[in-house]
Amino acid sequence: MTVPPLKKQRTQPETANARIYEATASAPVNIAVIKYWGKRSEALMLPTNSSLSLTLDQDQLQSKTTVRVVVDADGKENDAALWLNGNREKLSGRVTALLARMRALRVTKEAKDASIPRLASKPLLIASVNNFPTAAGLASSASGLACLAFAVNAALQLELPPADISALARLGSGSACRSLFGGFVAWDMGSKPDGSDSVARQVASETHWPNMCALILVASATQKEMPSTAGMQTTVETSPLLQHRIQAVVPDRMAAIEKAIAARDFDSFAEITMRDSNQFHAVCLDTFPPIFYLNHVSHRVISLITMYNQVKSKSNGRKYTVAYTFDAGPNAVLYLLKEDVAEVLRLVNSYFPNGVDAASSSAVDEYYGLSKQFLKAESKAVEQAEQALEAEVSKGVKKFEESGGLKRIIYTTIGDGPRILGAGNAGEGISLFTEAGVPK
Ligand SMILES: Nc1ncnc2c1ncn2[C@@H]1O[C@H](COP(=O)(O)OP(=O)(O)OP(=O)(O)O)[C@@H](O)[C@H]1O
Ligand SMILES: C[C@@](O)(CCOP(=O)(O)OP(=O)(O)O)CC(=O)O
Repeated sequence: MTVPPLKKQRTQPETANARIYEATASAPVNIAVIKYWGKRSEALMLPTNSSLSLTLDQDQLQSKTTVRVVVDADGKENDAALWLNGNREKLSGRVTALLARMRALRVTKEAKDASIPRLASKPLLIASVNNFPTAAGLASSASGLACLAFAVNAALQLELPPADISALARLGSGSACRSLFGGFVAWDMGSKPDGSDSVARQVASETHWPNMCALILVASATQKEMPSTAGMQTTVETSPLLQHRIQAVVPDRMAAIEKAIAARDFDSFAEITMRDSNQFHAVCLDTFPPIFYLNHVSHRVISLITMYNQVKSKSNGRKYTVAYTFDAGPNAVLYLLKEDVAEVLRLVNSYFPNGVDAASSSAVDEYYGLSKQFLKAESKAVEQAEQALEAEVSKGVKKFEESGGLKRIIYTTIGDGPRILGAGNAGEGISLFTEAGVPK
């Protein structure tokens, strides 16, 4: 790495407006309801099927990234350094390719306009933090790579529209292309060999379905054994079920779920979501050798939600009250409507003893986060109704024996796309670097 010695960095602005050389951005996580799993081109990062996700509120889960252009040093073409959660990381081939593409766009811009600063060949310092577990099946690569592309666009002053940044983010991680938009987002697989029609688009904004929200039941926050990239490649090579999914299942599901979202039809949305999660994990099992992302806690969550939906439908007349979906890990993401969160949370609590209620208030805060607001005492009538419901549910599903099956619960709503938090002078305010270029 030939990033220049940090102490030589200029502390005075090179121009009257030094803001141009650094940008800090935040970007949201997205959790798919129609899963992307498989590439038809690894070089161009093109998927074997379309997918659709919900963007989660970045005030809860986010990646935050500062990109600094070191203006007073000349670097080699690909000179860059990355710190992730405070640790220096080797740049992956994909991130290197992404940065090279973005620098090439700056080269073109500079060639057309002699008056703009020469930034294209300057080294880049990048610091990023995730406020949730990294590489644990909670879509950190999606928010992380979307945030990187968004911040580089600002730091290099490329002024690209979100759709173009999305296509660049895709080069870093496929699912990242969906995190460039808020609300409900489709990634159309496209059919052109050059990938120009494989693009993400907003299906509905974050305000479209205001009471839609998510409860994430964290069953494990440790790094998964089989990364998505390697896992899906083996699936493409070995699973006959994947071919059926690609050809006969996903196209209809994409159309149906877009319709369900447009009509705010939760029953259809929920059934498609659960079926697609099930099929994604079936495809993992059909991979040879098989890939297991769900564990015994995940299975128990599926049984609990299935039973709850059945019992609840007798009183509320809806086929489904909660939809579960699982990414490449054991953590459940439950999509549900706000008015149902309190009851579902108490049910989850009674099935998964957590041992924290009696403990210190900081342990309670850590376990429940924002979902704590739903735990307030209810009237006697509500309590009795919930007890009756729990008794019914317990006929079909056993309680989890040990405490600690779930590590944490995250409550969040649907949110907007990436934001620029600041483009200030080196080291100031929101920046993840000190003035001397050391990650804070
Ligand atoms: N903030 C970030 N900035 C840059 N790269 C990041 C960031 N966060 C995560 N990554 C990259 O993404 C990798 C994790 O991706 P991976 O697909 O294995 O897990 P995940 O995204 O958490 O889970 P999944 O995509 O299956 O839901 C990290 O090892 C790192 O290389
Ligand atoms: C299960 C998933 O979360 C898989 C995400 O895979 P990644 O986007 O992490 O994979 P790469 O493109 O190889 O970086 C489903 C989804 O988000 O659609």
